Amino acid sequence: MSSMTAAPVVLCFLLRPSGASGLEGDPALWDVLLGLKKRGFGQGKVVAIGGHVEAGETPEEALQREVWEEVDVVVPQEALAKLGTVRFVFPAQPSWDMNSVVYAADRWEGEVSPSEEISPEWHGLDGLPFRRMWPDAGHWLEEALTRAAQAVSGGSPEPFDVTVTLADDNHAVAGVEWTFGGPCAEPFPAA
Ligand SMILES: Nc1[nH]c(=O)nc2c1ncn2[C@H]1C[C@H](O)[C@@H](COP(=O)(O)OP(=O)(O)OP(=O)(O)O)O1
Repeated sequence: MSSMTAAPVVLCFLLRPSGASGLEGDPALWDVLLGLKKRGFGQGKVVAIGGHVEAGETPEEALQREVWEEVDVVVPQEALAKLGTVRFVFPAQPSWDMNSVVYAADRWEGEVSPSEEISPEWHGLDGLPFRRMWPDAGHWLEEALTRAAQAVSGGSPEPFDVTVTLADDNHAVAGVEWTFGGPCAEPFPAA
């Protein structure tokens, strides 16, 4: 179950060609930008780029601000492909619940560089750093990135909605539930 009070969040997967050869749409053709979180929530873990949607922002505006604050590049709105939603549910700490809208893009302006919050890292989609991530990433990230690779290759992957329920230690995974092909609705009210 996702909570009505979950904080709205956006996640952005920036993809660049990996230099590998293969068929179009093959995830091995892409690297994704992740980041080592240097402070705050999730400190010390490798995470997706993104963060909270602030009052009065659209998800796309929040994404542009967060990507700029965290890794110093500007993603044009027209480059964004909306992929689906990830709901993080912390039954032992409901104030941490977050509903994320997930986007991908393969174009941006500027050079990726570190900030006080994030040390950026590129990883091949066939070599993701799961041991350094939230344990739940092993349950949803690969699927989401396969769809990200399809979207930036000109495909139209079915939207996904995954609910990740954390265990009572707020770290291990208690459950993961997927649905596909829904309307990719905003998981939170419009600004
Ligand atoms: N279980 C989980 N697994 C995961 O992979 N990412 C998670 C997660 N639970 C939360 N996140 C991500 C979603 C979101 O991008 C991020 C929230 O981090 P922050 O609170 O640092 O957000 P902000 O970047 O908005 O921070 P501030 O700018 O300090 O408000 O953590």
